[in-house]
Amino acid sequence: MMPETILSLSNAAIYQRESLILSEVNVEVTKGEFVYLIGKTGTGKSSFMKTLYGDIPLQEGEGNIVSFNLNGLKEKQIPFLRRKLGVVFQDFKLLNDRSVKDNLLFVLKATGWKDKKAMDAKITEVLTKVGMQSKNFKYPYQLSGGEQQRIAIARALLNDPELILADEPTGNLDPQTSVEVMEVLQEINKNGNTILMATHDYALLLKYPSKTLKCDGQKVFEVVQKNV
Ligand SMILES: Nc1ncnc2c1ncn2[C@@H]1O[C@H](COP(=O)(O)OP(=O)(O)OP(=O)(O)O)[C@@H](O)[C@H]1O
Repeated sequence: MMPETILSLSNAAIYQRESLILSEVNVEVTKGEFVYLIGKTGTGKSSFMKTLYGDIPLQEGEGNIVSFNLNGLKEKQIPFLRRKLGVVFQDFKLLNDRSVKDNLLFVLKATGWKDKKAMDAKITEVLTKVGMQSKNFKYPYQLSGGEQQRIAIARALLNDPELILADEPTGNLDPQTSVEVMEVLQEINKNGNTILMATHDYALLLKYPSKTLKCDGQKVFEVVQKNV
């Protein structure tokens, strides 16, 4: 059986307003892959990710992600697209005025969950996956950067996403903590989650080799590790 395609872009061009950032982009990600997106600062990694989660419209070429067509994606479809994606950012984006548990409850309620027992069970499940079940009642500011990122990963897992998009998830973390967060992402990938991770952390690439796409000269290439 052919592996299921989770993301495909063909002949895509990615713009920030009128400026062309990437062109002739041909990318395919299949179920279960762990894919890096690398490239020097300003080469378009974030623009690429934003296009995938509907923050930048795809104006040229074809794009499909988790069964959504990125061409002509309507504003009102975006929340439904994001529900099938787990997005993780460099700066965690947790709500500081509520506990870990309430951060996760907030997302579940916002995405239509109603059953209290089911919500509690889901929260326990995702916190266990990232090794943070005991930090349920902590506030984000009481946690280290690495712990906050693990909570953000747990949050990304709440709706069983078909694809996790992580944009520089270790960008604010020291090398040791980056490895700890990466271990969590590796574990989640081993359990079947597909992950696309933008990074400029070459140490992680060397330690955890995987399929790698590189933004360079307004193009996206697949690179073999020795040329990274
Ligand atoms: N909101 C915006 N409006 C116009 N141009 C933008 C905007 N955001 C980014 N750009 C430009 O798009 C190009 C690509 O930026 P992008 O943030 O995608 O790169 P990046 O590879 O993610 O960089 P970094 O590693 O620094 O995050 C840059 O030249 C940047 O100046």
